Amino acid sequence: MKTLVVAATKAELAFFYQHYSLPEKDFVESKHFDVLITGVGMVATAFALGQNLTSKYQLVINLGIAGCFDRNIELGTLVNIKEDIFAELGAENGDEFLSITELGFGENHFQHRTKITIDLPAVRAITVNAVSGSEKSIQNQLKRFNPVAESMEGAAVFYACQQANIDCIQVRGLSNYVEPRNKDNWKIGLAIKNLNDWAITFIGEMN
Ligand SMILES: O=C(O)c1cccc(C(=O)CC[C@H]2O[C@@H](n3cnc4c(=O)[nH]cnc43)[C@H](O)[C@@H]2O)c1
Repeated sequence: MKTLVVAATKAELAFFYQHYSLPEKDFVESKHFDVLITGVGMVATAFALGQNLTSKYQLVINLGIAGCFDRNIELGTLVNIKEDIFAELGAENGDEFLSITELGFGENHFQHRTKITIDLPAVRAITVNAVSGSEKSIQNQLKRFNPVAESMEGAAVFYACQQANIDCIQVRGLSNYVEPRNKDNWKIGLAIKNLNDWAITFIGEMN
């Protein structure tokens, strides 16, 4: 049984590819693990997992950078996403938002599935199509979900793993605070380095 490592972009796994001398492809097979680069966003992620997630995998590890809602957490910090929510899935009703669950069409909350203890802060995240970048939408997300992190793929990975009945974890390096967009403030390099160091150790200890 194998592990599937999933990320949106190859850049987010740059040191991992280097460490294991992996070929620069979007789907890489190796002895103990495979790597799948899905593309950014939940649609690309769901499609790629729909094509590649099979019962030969016993664990999916979703890795990537993420935005952070909590200014008390330093950028570069790694978090273990234990719960992830499709924040935009539902219907607006004037100023009110009705989730897909409230509409009676399904679930918007998904959980990690694992018995492995991960020695990182366990937090709640939301998954969005559009990065939250106005005070209004940031306050709205905080009020509705009180999340610590925001990505564009996490809940889609949890959803696919629930559907396929495969264990999954999600670890994210916090690269930026969720704020009106200013990429000069992002610490992408630091978040990716910390994330890759963690992933290399984690995979090394598993095998
Ligand atoms: O500009 C770069 O050097 C660079 C290198 C690697 C990755 C990126 C990305 O922009 C990756 C997009 C990826 O990041 C997640 N992300 C990061 N911050 C946020 C956020 O504030 N809100 C939502 N998602 C965020 C997201 O999962 C994207 O897939 C750039």
